[in-house]
Amino acid sequence: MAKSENITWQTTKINKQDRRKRFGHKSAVLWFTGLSGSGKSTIAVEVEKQLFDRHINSYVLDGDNIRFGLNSNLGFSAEDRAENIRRIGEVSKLFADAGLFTLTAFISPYRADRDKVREILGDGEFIEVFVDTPLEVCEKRDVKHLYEKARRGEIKGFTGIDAPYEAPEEPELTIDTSAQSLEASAKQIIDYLASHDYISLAE
Ligand SMILES: Nc1ncnc2c1ncn2[C@@H]1O[C@H](COP(=O)(O)OS(=O)(=O)O)[C@@H](OP(=O)(O)O)[C@H]1O
Ligand SMILES: Nc1ncnc2c1ncn2[C@@H]1O[C@H](COP(=O)(O)OP(=O)(O)O)[C@@H](O)[C@H]1O
Repeated sequence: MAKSENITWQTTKINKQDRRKRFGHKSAVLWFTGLSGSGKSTIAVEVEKQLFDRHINSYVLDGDNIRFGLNSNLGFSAEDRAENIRRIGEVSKLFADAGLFTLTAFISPYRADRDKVREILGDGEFIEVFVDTPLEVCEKRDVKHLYEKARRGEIKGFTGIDAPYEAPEEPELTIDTSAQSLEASAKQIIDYLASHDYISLAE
């Protein structure tokens, strides 16, 4: 609900369809969700590079990075995570309007928060990618030594340890990085975009 009163939506001369026509591809958000260390960022960064190389406009929004700036006032309570995801949903909607593919890499552990983003983006513009790497594997990787700290009780409310992760029920794509290579995951996503007419792979 908007807090401000007396505001009016300003229309522009160029719309999303105009931009898509100019760029030669559709726009949408690839919403990666999964545990810390599951592979969200690694895959998002690889797919962004492959799209860029094909002259497809795209941009990665990464949980850690966004928490340095736009969302630096948010922590990891359920309420703060909800606000984190809400803001990223709104930013992704703007980017979709701008004609880009946004690749978001946020744990986004609550189903209701993700479903709200699906709702605000609308039909076909929210592609949920469940990075379903088992907790044991993520914990073994422990890239940032955060699981170690969480197990020692030095971090409270760590997803998968003492805070919940609610798996998607009907994600558009599921990836298990303990069972498939980075190349296979990137190909799976690019093939999905091509087969659903978001992009064309023809040179
Ligand atoms: N308590 C707790 N729980 C989970 N994660 C934590 C926590 N504290 C810090 N971190 C680090 O923050 C990254 C997750 O931030 P997100 O913005 O993606 O989280 S969320 O979507 O709001 O749940 C996450 O990064 P990724 O490993 O990239 O997922 C962690 O590095
Ligand atoms: N098949 C794979 N796909 C993606 N990442 C992998 C794979 N195998 C190992 N990894 C490693 O797992 C880690 C995943 O970390 P990261 O991408 O930061 O996860 P997240 O963003 O979900 O926290 C990286 O160190 C990456 O090199």
